[in-house]
Amino acid sequence: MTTAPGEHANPFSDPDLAEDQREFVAESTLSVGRDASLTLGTDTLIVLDEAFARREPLNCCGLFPRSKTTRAIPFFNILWAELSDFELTIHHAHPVSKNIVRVAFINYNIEKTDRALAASWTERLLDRAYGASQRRKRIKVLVNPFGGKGSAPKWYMRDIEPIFAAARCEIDVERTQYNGHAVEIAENLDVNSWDVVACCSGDGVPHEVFNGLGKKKDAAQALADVAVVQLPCGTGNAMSWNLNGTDSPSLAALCIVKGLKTPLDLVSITQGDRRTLSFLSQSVGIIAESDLGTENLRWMGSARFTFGFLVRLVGKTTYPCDIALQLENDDKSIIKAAYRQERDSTGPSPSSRRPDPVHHHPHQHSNPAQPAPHSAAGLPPLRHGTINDTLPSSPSWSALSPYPHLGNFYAGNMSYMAASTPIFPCALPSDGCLDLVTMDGTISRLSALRSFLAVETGRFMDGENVSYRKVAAYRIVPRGSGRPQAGRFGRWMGRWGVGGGSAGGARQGKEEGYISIDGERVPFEGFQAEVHRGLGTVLSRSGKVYEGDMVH
Ligand SMILES: Nc1ncnc2c1ncn2[C@@H]1O[C@H](COP(=O)(O)OP(=O)(O)OP(=O)(O)O)[C@@H](O)[C@H]1O
Repeated sequence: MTTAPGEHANPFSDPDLAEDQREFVAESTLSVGRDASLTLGTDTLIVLDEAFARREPLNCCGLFPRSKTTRAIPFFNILWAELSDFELTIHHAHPVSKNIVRVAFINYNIEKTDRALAASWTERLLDRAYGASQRRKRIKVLVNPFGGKGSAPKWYMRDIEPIFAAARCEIDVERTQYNGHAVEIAENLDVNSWDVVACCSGDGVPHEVFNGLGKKKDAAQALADVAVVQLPCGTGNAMSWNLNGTDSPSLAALCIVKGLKTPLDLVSITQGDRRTLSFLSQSVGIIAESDLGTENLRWMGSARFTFGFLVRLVGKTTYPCDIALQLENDDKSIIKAAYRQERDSTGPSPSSRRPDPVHHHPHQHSNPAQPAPHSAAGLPPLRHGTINDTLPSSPSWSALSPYPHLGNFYAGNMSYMAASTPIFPCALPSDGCLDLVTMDGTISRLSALRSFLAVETGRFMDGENVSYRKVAAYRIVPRGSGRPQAGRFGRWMGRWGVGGGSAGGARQGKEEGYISIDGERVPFEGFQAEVHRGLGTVLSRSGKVYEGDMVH
């Protein structure tokens, strides 16, 4: 580089770089009319517009002063941008309160001479707005008419559909007519016609959709091709909390529009001669009872679960069982380290991480749930047999061991089980493992209560009385009649009809315990669970971890 005499060469300025920057600014900014411009910023679209600032006082000429207004619209909120003959229209999700977004738009005339420029700029905007997320998703919507105490259809029309429409999604809406209807709809779904099945419901309908897809002849392919998502319209909206970080229908709709395809472990549950798929959780003991065994306390609303839980906790209720595990890790600090590594990684895009036979996760000693190759037809074969087979003799399985004082058996595939309830903070969508929490029912009431209170902070797993393990498969068989054993207080509470164990006669004529699979009650008898790594597909914000990270 030569410098003319008298010129001050700036040793830090690189003319090539300056030229690059000029080009970058020219490419990022689109002038729209004389007084406005649209600029692609780092994470936002910057709208600079000259407008009459009507709130300002009139100037000395009796006119409103002209001033520039600047707005930043996050790319995440941009739903669509379209250039017609002479007009550019950008639809976006505009926050009207902390938990509600509504469709809004801006539009500008484009000079004929600027049209080519505007076309390439619009494409760049859509690139930034969608990133790796698929545009114009084809969404089969299932609305549970009873979801949200009957409000789901209204919420769909008001909060969700306008967002899908503005994002140019292809939509077909169907109401579920009866229990199990979503299983049939999913089983008969033409998977080539839809990218997403969106359930305006609680967690029950997505459970049915996974199972319906699982009944197809080409189940594994269908489960890989179609993403199952929840638009939170039920009482239990755990799926949306984990994947969208919200239970707001309009925010969740935006998250679905922008969601990244993410493989999700699914769990085969064999019980009796049935095989079902679980996507969320399995529980035996205090959680299942507190959830399912407190129907008589519905008048309490959401406090019902907490109350039922505390009664059993104070009552020191135990649920004697025999348990065998295919254990992957039982060291909490290693489990946390592996979680952090996955969270902080900048690995390949999620869709390229669908399981293959050579993929290993760092926290697994061995190769746990040997990734099942997607068989051409039906679900992957069971590697460990069913509950009716003899227990696998592989050294990776522990023997069926007695847990005479079991108070809580809770296996989770996702982190949050409800709002502010990250029971399984280290759960990962497709690590091939369930996170398993077990607690004795005989621990002191104070430490049990401390554990309970630590849930919201994510520190529950740290409690010394809480066992937190990664397992790839397990078998659990309730002992004897399955009647929970209540302590003295539990028996006393039982007499008042608020649970705490059957010994006091709380459940006359129905001496059964509770087992919950994804929040649905199943018979109180032994079952076996086996994880299929990344068998299912969901849409998530991050593409790799659940929302509401609580691991420090
Ligand atoms: N039209 C219908 N009539 C009766 N049951 C239905 C209908 N549509 C769906 N269901 C059933 O409702 C159940 C609950 O589903 P959903 O996922 O909406 O909510 P949930 O959070 O599990 O429960 P809640 O009803 O308390 O919100 C599912 O088992 C589903 O089969």
